[in-house]
Amino acid sequence: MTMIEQTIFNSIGNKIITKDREIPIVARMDEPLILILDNVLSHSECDALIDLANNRMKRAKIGKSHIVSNFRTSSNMFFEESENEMVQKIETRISELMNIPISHAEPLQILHYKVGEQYHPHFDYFTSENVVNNRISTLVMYLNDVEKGGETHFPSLRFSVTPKKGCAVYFEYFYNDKCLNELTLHEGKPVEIGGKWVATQWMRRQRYRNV
Ligand SMILES: O=C(O)CCC(=O)C(=O)O
Ligand SMILES: [Fe+2]
Repeated sequence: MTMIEQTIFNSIGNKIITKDREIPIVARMDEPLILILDNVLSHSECDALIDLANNRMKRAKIGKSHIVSNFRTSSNMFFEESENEMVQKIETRISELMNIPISHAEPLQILHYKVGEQYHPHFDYFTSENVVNNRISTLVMYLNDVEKGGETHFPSLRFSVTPKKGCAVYFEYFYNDKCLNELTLHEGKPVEIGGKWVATQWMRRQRYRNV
């Protein structure tokens, strides 16, 4: 008999009901658990997040020398923790959805990809030894529709998610079986037409915020 490992995400039925929203599960893959979720953000929340982030975007820089890297060619920014009422409301919803206390949440990140920009294959967890308080789960929320390209692709699973405004992909990588975690390798494929905006929430194993 095959054993199914315990997951962080814990919901029965075809939707997740949070305090302020009903979130349908559109598709699901087990082991590693990957969920495609509809209606995580309203269209007006998507637009407002883009507006708030727009003049705070910085080209991705990696490492101590702050060399602009080709690994991730998009721009990004982080909101302050619960920086306004809307961000706070979204963070609360995400924490309910991901079944992890908000105190374990990293700041909400916004990423913007222009045509040709991409995020090469990576793990969201840190792979160096002796990492304390590693990441355990991810929610990538799509803030707009992308005309062509920009899929979130899981190369080891040969699985792609097409960005759709208000929808999200959830995955977790806190399995005892290291191979399952490694299957969550993913990338943001190059945007071919249009632009792509996403909001990413990473959760930590232990408390991360001072709240
Ligand atoms: O842009 C995407 O589709 C993926 C983003 C991502 O992998 C991340 O923010 O960690
Ligand atoms: Fe990622």
